[in-house]
Amino acid sequence: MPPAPSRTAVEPDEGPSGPVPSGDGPTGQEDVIRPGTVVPTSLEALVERITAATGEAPEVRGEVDGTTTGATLRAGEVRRGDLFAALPGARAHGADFADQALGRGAAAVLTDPAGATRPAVGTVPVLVHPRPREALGPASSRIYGDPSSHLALLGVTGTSGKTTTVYLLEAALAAAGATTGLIGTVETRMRGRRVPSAFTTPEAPDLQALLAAMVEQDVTHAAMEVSSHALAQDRVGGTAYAVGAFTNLSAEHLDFHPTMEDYFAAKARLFDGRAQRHVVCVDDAWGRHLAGMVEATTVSTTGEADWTVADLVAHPDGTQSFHVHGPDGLEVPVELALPGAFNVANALVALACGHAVGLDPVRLAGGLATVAVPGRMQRVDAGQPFLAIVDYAHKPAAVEALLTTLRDEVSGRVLTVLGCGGDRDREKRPVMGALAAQLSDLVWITDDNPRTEDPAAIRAAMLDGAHRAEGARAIVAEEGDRRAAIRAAVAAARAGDVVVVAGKGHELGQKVGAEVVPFSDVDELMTAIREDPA
Ligand SMILES: CC(=O)N[C@H]1[C@@H](OP(=O)(O)OP(=O)(O)OC[C@H]2O[C@@H](n3ccc(=O)[nH]c3=O)[C@H](O)[C@@H]2O)O[C@H](CO)[C@@H](O)[C@@H]1O[C@H](C)C(=O)N[C@@H](C)C(=O)N[C@H](CCC(=O)O)C(=O)O
Ligand SMILES: Nc1ncnc2c1ncn2[C@@H]1O[C@H](COP(=O)(O)OP(=O)(O)OP(=O)(O)O)[C@@H](O)[C@H]1O
Ligand SMILES: N[C@H](CCC[C@H](N)C(=O)O)C(=O)O
Ligand SMILES: [Mg+2]
Repeated sequence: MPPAPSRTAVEPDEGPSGPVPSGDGPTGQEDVIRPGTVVPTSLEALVERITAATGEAPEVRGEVDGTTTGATLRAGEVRRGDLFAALPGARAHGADFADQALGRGAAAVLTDPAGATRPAVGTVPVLVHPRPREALGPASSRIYGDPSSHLALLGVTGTSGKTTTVYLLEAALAAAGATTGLIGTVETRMRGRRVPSAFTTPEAPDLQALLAAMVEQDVTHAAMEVSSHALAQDRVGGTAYAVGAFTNLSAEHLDFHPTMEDYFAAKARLFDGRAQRHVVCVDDAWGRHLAGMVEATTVSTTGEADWTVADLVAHPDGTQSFHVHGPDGLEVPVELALPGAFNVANALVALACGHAVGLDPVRLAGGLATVAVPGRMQRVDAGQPFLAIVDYAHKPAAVEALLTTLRDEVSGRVLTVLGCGGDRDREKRPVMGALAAQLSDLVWITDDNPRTEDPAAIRAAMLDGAHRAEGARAIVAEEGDRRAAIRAAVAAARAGDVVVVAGKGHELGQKVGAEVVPFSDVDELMTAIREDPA
């Protein structure tokens, strides 16, 4: 029998314009991860769960004696018996697609009062809730048998380092004897299988389906990234965490969050009681603020905390050795295959998370020595006499951390290829341009994913920042064609330099308008080096 179509494998990233997975897998090889088994759930049980979780009973229109056998918020993916969550959005109202959902056999609709007025909606039972996104998480969890209560789920939030930390955590947990799962920007992994992700944190029904699949696969511990979008949009409602962890906070997504305080408040929702334990990196002021608000185990690479680092040695091959000092006099030697102080912080968070669920720190640390994270500080090596790196830095703090680390690592020059994505935070563009100009010797400002924006205007904003930057040292060139920019950087590289291609990391496509053009920074860099090894 062919495998059932997996609704977790493909999701629309850019909404109505079509499916555009944003987190293509690192290798291109895709497996099928079937959604976990649903527990047929009566509408009465859903009403009860939603009421308990949100403090507000949904108004039921129509018969309440139906049963749901699944849930989705995408009308085009409804299967017979599903609860269709018709959600209000920035671009559409899900209720506008109710005809399609009901035509595909939706058993009931969850929507808001505005959605309930759409004529098509009223032909099946309707649960009307003022905050249907808040209701959808608990409902989905109920439909999938509350999977997060059957494994230890460790959630990592923060502006930077989530993906890296969950990979480190996955490896550490496995080394300490756990059977692991992972959900994040790049992919979902369980039991040696992987599917590329469309979101960093899946929508609630997809998340619960994945967690249920993990439970069925006897996964004991799962590490997942929890984005601020997910927290703000209640994608993780109804999900119980054994541990919630915070890496750091810096300017990003200010198109979605009106202020830094609002952005922090979204991240802080992971620490509102849904996690049994908390791990907080207090290297930045936001982390210290959070640690003052909630009971937390703290980690720091620079100051006092429950978990700290000593005897750090950064090796020329990009690996690092250090000792971790933990609670109760714990001292653990660590070998880390990733460079940079920021990755030491990520490793500390991972170790403290594993320890928080009762695993042995020495065994946990044993898992860190070989972890490579797709598109994060990824070395591209074709025997060339200079270092070549692909990295996912696409926000100011990441660009700063990346270029500062590389500057320390090489004796030669820093050659940077960088762009900014379209339809995303515009404020970060001049800042990223300025940082590149300040911390590099040569910079090529190029295109990232322009999406629906004019790429020349995005480059202009970055160039403006680069030209105004105080103390800028770099020669800055504009080359919109990313392939040409990578080739130009490789052609300019001399022995001892580093060429860094930043912003797209593991991504396998470039989003231009509604199209996705196949593009891999790793492949392009490798090809350019092979053709011109210096
Ligand atoms: C800002 C944001 O996250 N928006 C997400 C949100 O959009 P929205 O609520 O405005 O919904 P909408 O597109 O107006 O559609 C309304 C409703 O109609 C439904 N619909 C819509 C069209 C259709 O044909 N059929 C259909 O049923 C949709 O499923 C939705 O429920 O819900 C939609 C449905 O799931 C998502 O596609 C959309 O993701 C957008 C495209 C996106 O790019 N999100 C990114 C920024 C994101 O979520 N990123 C974070 C983290 C980033 C990071 O880590 O840096 C992530 O977790 O991935
Ligand atoms: N702890 C950290 N502090 C600052 N910068 C970091 C840290 N960890 C990683 N980075 C930088 O940020 C980039 C993104 O890292 P990573 O993918 O691990 O973070 P993320 O939080 O998952 O990001 P995203 O939200 O974009 O998925 C890396 O490629 C690196 O340049
Ligand atoms: N999860 C991030 C990815 C950004 C990746 C970068 N390459 C871009 O397109 O801006 C976002 O949706 O903002
Ligand atoms: Mg990520």
